[in-house]
Amino acid sequence: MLKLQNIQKVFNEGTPDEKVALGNINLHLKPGDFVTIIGSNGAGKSTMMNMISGALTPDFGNIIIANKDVTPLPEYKRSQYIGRVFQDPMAGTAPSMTVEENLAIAYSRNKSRTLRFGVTKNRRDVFRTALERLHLNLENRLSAKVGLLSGGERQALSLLMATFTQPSILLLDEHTAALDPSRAELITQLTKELVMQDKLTTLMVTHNMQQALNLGNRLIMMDKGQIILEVEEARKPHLTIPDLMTEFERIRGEKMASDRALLG
Ligand SMILES: Nc1ncnc2c1ncn2[C@@H]1O[C@H](COP(=O)(O)OP(=O)(O)OP(=O)(O)O)[C@@H](O)[C@H]1O
Repeated sequence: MLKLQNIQKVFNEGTPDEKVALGNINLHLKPGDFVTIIGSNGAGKSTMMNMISGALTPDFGNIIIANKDVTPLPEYKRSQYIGRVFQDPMAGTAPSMTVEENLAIAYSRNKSRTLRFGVTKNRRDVFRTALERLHLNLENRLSAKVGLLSGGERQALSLLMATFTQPSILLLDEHTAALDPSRAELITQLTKELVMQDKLTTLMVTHNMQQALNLGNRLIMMDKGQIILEVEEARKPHLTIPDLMTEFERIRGEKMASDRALLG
């Protein structure tokens, strides 16, 4: 479903500020894979997500989504294949618009490919049914302005909007990091439910190692622009945080330095 082939990205090449953000990244996600990504600060996680979404172009390499080479496609053209939720609950929704209007935008992004409103079910019914999946009673608040929702409600709506049209790839970019622990837990649970029920192929960046272990069927660890560890489906359920620390030390020959990763 997603193939990253020899992806490289260097910022400020040929200057004293030159930075190899992604070395030579290769990654293959099968349909329905849910891969969690951990890594130290500056490891290249956001650069990789931006490369997949089309916000950044690789210097070298190819990005294949659903058997289509999307490397030359700009971000707006790739959005039909991709749903994305950012860390900031404000980023995924339009605050001055209502819940219904926001969902209509999400719907129109991809109407050619998936959802079609049947003759018997009107658009509002479809939105209500979708919102019921969040268990937040938003189905009865279709006319509420999104700016008035709590951070957790907004992030839940962002998640629903990103998954509404069954994207080929779902990108979750530390999407629970800005929430308090109870709301983060709510969004984590919703993520699990929506991804599993819809069998979405998903990549999730998190600084929270426990969350990376709890969610998904595969895990990758990045450091200094490289994928340094890939944990496959059979091994992941047995892995612990100390295992991850030991693996990092074994591969890199030094202790992992990210306190955020440990404390998350
Ligand atoms: N636009 C840019 N210009 C120059 N350097 C950049 C740019 N974007 C990222 N970098 C550098 O590339 C490297 C990878 O950054 P990236 O943001 O992908 O890391 P990350 O793993 O997401 O880190 P964090 O967990 O701290 O968000 C870092 O050294 C960063 O400073």
